[in-house]
Amino acid sequence: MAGLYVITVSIMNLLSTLKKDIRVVFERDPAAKSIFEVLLCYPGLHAIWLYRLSHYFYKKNWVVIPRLISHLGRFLTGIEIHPGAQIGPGLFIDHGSSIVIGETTIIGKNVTLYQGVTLGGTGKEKGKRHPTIGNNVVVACGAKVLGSFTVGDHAKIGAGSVVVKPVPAYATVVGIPGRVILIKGEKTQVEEKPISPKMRELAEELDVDLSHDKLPDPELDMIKTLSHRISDLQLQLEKLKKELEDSKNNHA
Ligand SMILES: CC(C)(COP(=O)(O)OP(=O)(O)OC[C@H]1O[C@@H](n2cnc3c(N)ncnc32)[C@H](O)[C@@H]1OP(=O)(O)O)[C@@H](O)C(=O)NCCC(=O)NCCS
Ligand SMILES: CC(=O)OC[C@H](N)C(=O)O
Repeated sequence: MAGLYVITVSIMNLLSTLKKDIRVVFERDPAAKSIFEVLLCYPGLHAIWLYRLSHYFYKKNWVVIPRLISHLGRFLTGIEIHPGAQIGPGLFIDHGSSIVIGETTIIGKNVTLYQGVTLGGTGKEKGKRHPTIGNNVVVACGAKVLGSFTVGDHAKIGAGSVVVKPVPAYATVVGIPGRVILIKGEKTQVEEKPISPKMRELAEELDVDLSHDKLPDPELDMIKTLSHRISDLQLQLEKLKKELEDSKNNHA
């Protein structure tokens, strides 16, 4: 009797989780129109369901079966979620291809991930080496969050950014490396990008302004500087040519 009760409760819990997984698609994707469409055409949903199965076996200390399920999920959806990752309720993965979620990642409640996101390690850490993502975080398309730090609740990680440091709650982070530009929608003082002494020396020699308060474009800056330098050298050359001609004329 007790066994039947446990099974009934487990099935009810599972159904309620699956219902929530479907509900968040409608809540967060304006493109979602019908339940059949969502069930059939949302690889994020399929990947999360396969992850739940793989995580169940992972927790029982099985090794190959959970990895095989994860591998199947990756094959079908382009989304690789390690069975060991810990994922809270309400995760929404939109579009889904090229997503990797590492083994020691922890994801809070109501997180949204877009295509091309990596929640990965730096390759330099062992043990807990993947990020901890807080509640209600959005990680936009192509963003890479690398390392065992925490991304605070309600943070937004901008498209294409590479985040390698902890992110405070309510922060918006953009760029490479990722920098906090907003907290609760208010602009923050942008921290100066660390510049190596060698780079600073070279910049001083070439008269490059390194005090950018926006995302820097070092290649463009260097091209501009070199082009100024070439113009300077051309002028000097012209001057020397003229001096040489003058001195020739004087001697003649
Ligand atoms: C991260 C994001 C959610 C920012 O939201 P937000 O907190 O409301 O911030 P804002 O949109 O007000 O942008 C703030 C500033 O950052 C800049 N910015 C925003 N996203 C950026 C990014 N990915 N890279 C560089 N700069 C970015 C904005 O131009 C703006 O600059 P400004 O202050 O000079 O005008 C959003 O810009 C983003 O990246 N969305 C992509 C979502 C996605 O993945 N869509 C794909 C669906 S297929
Ligand atoms: C491509 C894209 O912007 O996707 C985001 C969301 N699915 C939408 O349709 O708005």
